[in-house]
Amino acid sequence: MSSPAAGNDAGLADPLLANGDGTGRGGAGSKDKKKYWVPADEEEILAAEGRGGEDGRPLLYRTFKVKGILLHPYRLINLARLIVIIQFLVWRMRHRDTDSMVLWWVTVFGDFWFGVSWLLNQASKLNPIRRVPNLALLNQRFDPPGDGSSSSSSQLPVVDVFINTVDPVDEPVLCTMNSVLSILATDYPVGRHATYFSDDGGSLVHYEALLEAARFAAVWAPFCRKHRVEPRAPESYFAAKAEDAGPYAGDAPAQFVDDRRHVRREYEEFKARLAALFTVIPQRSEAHGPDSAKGATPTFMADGTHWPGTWLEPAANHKKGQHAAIVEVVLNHPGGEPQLGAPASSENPMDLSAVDVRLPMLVYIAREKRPGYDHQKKAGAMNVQLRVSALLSNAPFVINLDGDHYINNSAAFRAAMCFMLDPRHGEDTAFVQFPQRFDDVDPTDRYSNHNRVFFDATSLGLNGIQGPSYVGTGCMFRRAALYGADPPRWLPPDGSVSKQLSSSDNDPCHHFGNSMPFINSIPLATHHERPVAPPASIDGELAAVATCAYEDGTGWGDGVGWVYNIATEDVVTGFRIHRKGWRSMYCATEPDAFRGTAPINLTERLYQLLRWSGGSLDMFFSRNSPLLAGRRLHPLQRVAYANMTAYPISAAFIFVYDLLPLMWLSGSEFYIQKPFATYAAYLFAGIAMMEVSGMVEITWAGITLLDWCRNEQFFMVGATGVYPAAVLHSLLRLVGLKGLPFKLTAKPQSSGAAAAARERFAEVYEVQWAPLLVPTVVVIAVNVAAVGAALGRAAAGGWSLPQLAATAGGMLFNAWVLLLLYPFALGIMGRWSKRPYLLFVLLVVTLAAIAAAYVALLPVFAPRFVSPFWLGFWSRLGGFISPASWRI
Ligand SMILES: O=c1ccn([C@@H]2O[C@H](COP(=O)(O)OP(=O)(O)O[C@H]3O[C@H](CO)[C@@H](O)[C@H](O)[C@H]3O)[C@@H](O)[C@H]2O)c(=O)[nH]1
Ligand SMILES: [Mn+2]
Repeated sequence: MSSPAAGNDAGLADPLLANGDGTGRGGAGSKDKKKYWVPADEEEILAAEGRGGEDGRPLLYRTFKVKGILLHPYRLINLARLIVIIQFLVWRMRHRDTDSMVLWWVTVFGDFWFGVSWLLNQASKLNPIRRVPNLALLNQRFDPPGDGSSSSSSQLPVVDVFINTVDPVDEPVLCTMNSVLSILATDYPVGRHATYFSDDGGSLVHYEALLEAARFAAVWAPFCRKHRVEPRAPESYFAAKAEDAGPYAGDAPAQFVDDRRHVRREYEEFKARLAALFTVIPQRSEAHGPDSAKGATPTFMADGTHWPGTWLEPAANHKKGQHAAIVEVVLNHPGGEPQLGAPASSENPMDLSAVDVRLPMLVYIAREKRPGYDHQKKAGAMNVQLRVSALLSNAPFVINLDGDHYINNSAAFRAAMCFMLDPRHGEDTAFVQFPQRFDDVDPTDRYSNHNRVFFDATSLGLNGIQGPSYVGTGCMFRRAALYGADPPRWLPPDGSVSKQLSSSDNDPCHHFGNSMPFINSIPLATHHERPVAPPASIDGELAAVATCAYEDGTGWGDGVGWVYNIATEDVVTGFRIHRKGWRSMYCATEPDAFRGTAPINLTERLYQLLRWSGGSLDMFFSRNSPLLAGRRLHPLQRVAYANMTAYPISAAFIFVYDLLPLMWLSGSEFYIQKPFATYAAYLFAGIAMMEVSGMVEITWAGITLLDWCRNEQFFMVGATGVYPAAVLHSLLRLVGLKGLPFKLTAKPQSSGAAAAARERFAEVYEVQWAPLLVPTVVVIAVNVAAVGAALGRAAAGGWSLPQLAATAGGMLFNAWVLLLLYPFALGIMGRWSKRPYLLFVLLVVTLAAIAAAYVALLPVFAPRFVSPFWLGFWSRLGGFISPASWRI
């Protein structure tokens, strides 16, 4: 039965619709979340049925939209808000009555910008679409069950997996190897995927760790296949609580407990060997002694030869930033035929006689590093992976993972394939993006690491337009799209992607560099059917395409591959692909397809945010600006990219607003806008409508109120420090100064059992002072001081009743700002934040002190009670507003 409808129920198998509950396992809430979504593709299915029968290509995913009962009110409330905003701005323009014309203009401009940025943000969310891959149908069509473990009958396309790392200590090698193991054991035909491990540190530790991982994988992968365990990253698998594990899914329940015990022991030994690398390698090298010619102790490989990468003791050509290219095949291509393992024996207690024990191909790459070259960080590394893999396996699809992300759901590759092979938009789909999910985030997600609003609402909105943006990890690409091809739907009727790639230019070297084997591989990259068959004798070529000079004067980093010269290579690379008219698809699975680590320390998180916001702004002000894209970019997609790249600009205004809580202190004496009651009513209505819309949004997105609040809070935290810094940086860059560095995000230094032994989430409580924290501290101080001073003045009897009422209303704004900055305040309290009530005690004491000081100083600064202390102080200090306007 390959009729599309036949698989509707089977394929919709619960797993892939829900969002997850943050644990990565199907939570009780999953069912609930689904109830707001209804099928949106009945017509397509009927049409396909009409065409199809046995020969029709099956529809490999189903499409859902939000139920009318939520969608219509959602759109309506946003439309209403738009009308209110326009009315508000018109009203303000018509009522230019204020106590300060300068402030009036600043706030009119600010309100206008907030309106625009809200619109940019909202417009792309009005048609959320969820797509649910139909794995059953995919398997039926492309990977029918053979004789048990056989994968030779599979017609699933080949996939090249890229994984990146830099340093075995900063990015703990155990974590990276867990990612590698999760790939080696994933549920995809063994002969049909190959992994390319990029080591930007050129470190022997990584290479030998891979050898160890390959050795352990010989036990781990067959164990996973035999018992169908999940997840296939051993650290997470063994750390999972029994109640989180699903029912037993394998074929040999009787052997499971013994096998698991055996593999666990093997894993412990593997971990010990991994840890020992940090002592074995130095000891081995010491034993060989120094090299008289180089004056340093070389780092020796196990076979007694010099390691060509970086040495423990840096020497010329063997140090960070300066070493040769290394490409080593750690596990060779396994061939097409399954190979069953041995039955249980005294040496090998695990019976593998019915399990395919082959391992997929695994390749180690350390690209060449030379002083004087800009190596372009992660983007540069991935472009090298793209070329090396083209020579070895040249898969039509590529999936990329950060070293700290592992496959959490073995069906991930197949899920992505459902979108790539679907007859509807498959051919025009350039990439399938999975949400980023994280382990080890503190339970209340203080710094909004989970980014649920982005991943569960915004991304679904984009999914209803041209597709989600690329977020750097957990994304499957069509190789041809990375090479700069146009999507079939924009090709002339007689054109094909493959033809275009082979004939686009008379001089392919100009685009792709001058490796002929590589250039010859390009048109083949569109063939889905071709199995992996590594060509003979290309060793020299492998290293050649991994050199620095290879890209000189070519299109790499511009029209070809991942995009260069920007801190956020991800958004811009996805944008360049969308700009050509390709689509992308969003795929949220249950359990989560991939999981990774996130920075839970405030300062680290802010630096990450700085990289993202600074990179985004750089993109906005570059020739990759969404405003400059051609007509192939969907209009709403353009709006979405404008929002994604220009959002930090809002911060400039937010900063001003946050620093001017002072106006509330003057009671009836000072109004930015008169009549004040109408002004306040508009503001109130605007905020209220946004919150109502937000509540509808979290309902269809299936996220919690806390997720929503964290998102709002972290926007404010960013807006008071990071975003202004990003704006400043972008302005400097515009006048020719250097771009933002890619500062590696800190990784948790131990995981699993070791972490449990230490304090969990210890990094949350670490305070690392950095200039980036200062502006937000100032904003908090100003707001607290303003409230304190107002209280003092009220206590001293300086206000009439209506004035008091106005001030109290105004102080809601201060309270709002402080509430939004609450996670930040906790962050700078460090360990004290374990007792958040201390913060409130501190707040009350500070307010009382300021109030008292205000009362005491009042006669000095404002003898006639006409001007509040802070106002006078600021207007004198700042001097940017004419003192006369303050009516002193
Ligand atoms: O010179 C470099 C620098 C980084 N990386 C790798 O890049 C990845 C991401 O770096 P990380 O420090 O973990 O940054 P994050 O802030 O966690 O990364 C997020 O933001 C990046 C864009 O700023 C995206 O590329 C990532 O996919 C996304 O997870 C890691 O695997 C690194 O090993 C390299 O390979 N070479
Ligand atoms: Mn990371």
